[in-house]
Amino acid sequence: MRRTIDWDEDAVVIIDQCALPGAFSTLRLRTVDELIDAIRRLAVRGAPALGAAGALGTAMSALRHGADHAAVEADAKRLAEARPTAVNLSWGVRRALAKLPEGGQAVLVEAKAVLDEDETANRQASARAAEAILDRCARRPLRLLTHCNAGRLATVGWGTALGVVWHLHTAGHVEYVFADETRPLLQGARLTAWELAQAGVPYRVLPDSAAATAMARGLIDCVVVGADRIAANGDVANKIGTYPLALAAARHGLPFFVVAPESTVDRTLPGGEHIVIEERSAAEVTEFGGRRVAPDDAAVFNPAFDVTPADLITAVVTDQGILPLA
Ligand SMILES: CSC[C@H]1O[C@H](OP(=O)(O)O)[C@H](O)[C@@H]1O
Repeated sequence: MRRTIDWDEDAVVIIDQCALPGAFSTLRLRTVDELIDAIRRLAVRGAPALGAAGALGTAMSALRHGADHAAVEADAKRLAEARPTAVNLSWGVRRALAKLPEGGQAVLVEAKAVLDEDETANRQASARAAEAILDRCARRPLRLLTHCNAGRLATVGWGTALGVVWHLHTAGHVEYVFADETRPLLQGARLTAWELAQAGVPYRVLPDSAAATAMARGLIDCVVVGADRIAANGDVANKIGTYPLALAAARHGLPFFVVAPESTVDRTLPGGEHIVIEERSAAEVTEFGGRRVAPDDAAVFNPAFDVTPADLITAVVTDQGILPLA
């Protein structure tokens, strides 16, 4: 299966996630500016995929600028700052940049290693989480709810929360997946639904605001989501709407699992209150399908992520293990 993001000759090649689900197409990005634009438009998105983008973009700059390390470092800074919340982006940049003294090819080799490691880490994390969910939930088959897109499209390959679904579905343990549409950019309706359909997993798309009612009606056994930055105490930044899901899951006594590669854990931050939350444009809220749906002068609150406190999370599962929560 094609990687979500990869290196080809002299360019970064991505699946164009803005075109899905209507069209499956790729974009060939030859400059750091083109890559930063694709990151900001969410043509490439998802914490692990952004880690790969940061590493590959740094390699692209190092190969172009050679001994002009100041130019490479300037590009690396712009890449790391393209989106602030997912720690993986700056992590990928730093990891590739560390090889700059050894030359551009060494930077590229390190960036490619980031890609190779990501799918392995996601398979390990999601397999561990699938076992933990089977241990925690007695009902078979399982009825899962997820938010946003934490599938292969959010990673180099396989996925995190949807990686759990692939493991459980293959073993015959999935009755269906409820996929939050995930306003305002609809990663759930557009991308998670597309991945589930491709995999032949029974699913239903729902408005984010219907998730608590699905739980109240006894339609859900477990919530499983991805993450963009995990603080040292287990607080988790993830797509806006995750925190209310955790509140509803707690109210209904449902397990709430977070799955991520270790590269998403940021131990420099003691708690979630220190995580920078990306604020995105008003147009994402006041427009829908290219049409205005709010008054011209409507003020908007559009944080792209929220923080779920560790005490609302059953387990944060990575490829390295299950994080001890506060
Ligand atoms: C497997 S990380 C996926 C994570 O990233 C998404 O954010 P965005 O679509 O803005 O890049 C969302 O928070 C997902 O849970």
